[in-house]
Amino acid sequence: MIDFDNVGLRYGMGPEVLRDLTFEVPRRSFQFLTGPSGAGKTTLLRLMFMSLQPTRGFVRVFGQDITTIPQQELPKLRRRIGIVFQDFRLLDHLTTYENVALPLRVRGKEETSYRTDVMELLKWVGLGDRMNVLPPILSGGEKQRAAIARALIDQPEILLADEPTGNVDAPLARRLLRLFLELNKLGTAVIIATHDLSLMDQIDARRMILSGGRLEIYE
Ligand SMILES: Nc1ncnc2c1ncn2[C@@H]1O[C@H](COP(=O)(O)OP(=O)(O)OP(=O)(O)O)[C@@H](O)[C@H]1O
Repeated sequence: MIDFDNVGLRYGMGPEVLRDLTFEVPRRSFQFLTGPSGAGKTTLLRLMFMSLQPTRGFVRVFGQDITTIPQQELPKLRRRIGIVFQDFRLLDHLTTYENVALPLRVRGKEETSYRTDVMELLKWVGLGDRMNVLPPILSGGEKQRAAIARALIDQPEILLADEPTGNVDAPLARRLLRLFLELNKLGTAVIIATHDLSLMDQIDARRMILSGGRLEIYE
């Protein structure tokens, strides 16, 4: 699903942030990506989302070398990936409901076919009474949950989530973890970048640990 082959990444003339990364994210797998602040977790997710190119080595997503994918084909491939950014990236002029429904609208689906699903997912993440407000008046934790709902609503083949429980309390974090596990059961490969040890300790999942630019994987 995602393959890294001897990948190195540096920003500009800076030092190598990622070094000699060789690993695979198997189809339908579930893994945590962790490591100290500044270790390169966000950088690694950006490579997987094809918004950064490796400085050396090969990254293949859906079997395609990302350096050779024509620019105009990227949006179509990215639509197969759900992503939760650390800064959420909600559209401020759309309501919470409209933000979450956006991936379905972009796909050309009729609102009648998804309205109930969007509302149910919003209720599940505790935003049932925030559906019709604009993101600027949501709290950090509410924005985060809206961003998660948007990433999940279309059942992507891959979910990339950058600190998805960073702004919520422990019970809500557990609830969100359950949602990621449900999505994984439906067939999505899930990669969650997190510092949260108590979150990781709740399930026996693969751990990818970045440190000093290198990656170790514990199955
Ligand atoms: N656009 C950029 N230009 C230059 N350096 C960058 C850029 N983005 C990240 N870096 C550097 O790359 C390194 C890895 O950053 P990254 O954000 O990937 O780490 P992280 O593990 O996600 O950190 P955190 O846990 O704090 O979010 C850091 O040293 C950071 O300063």
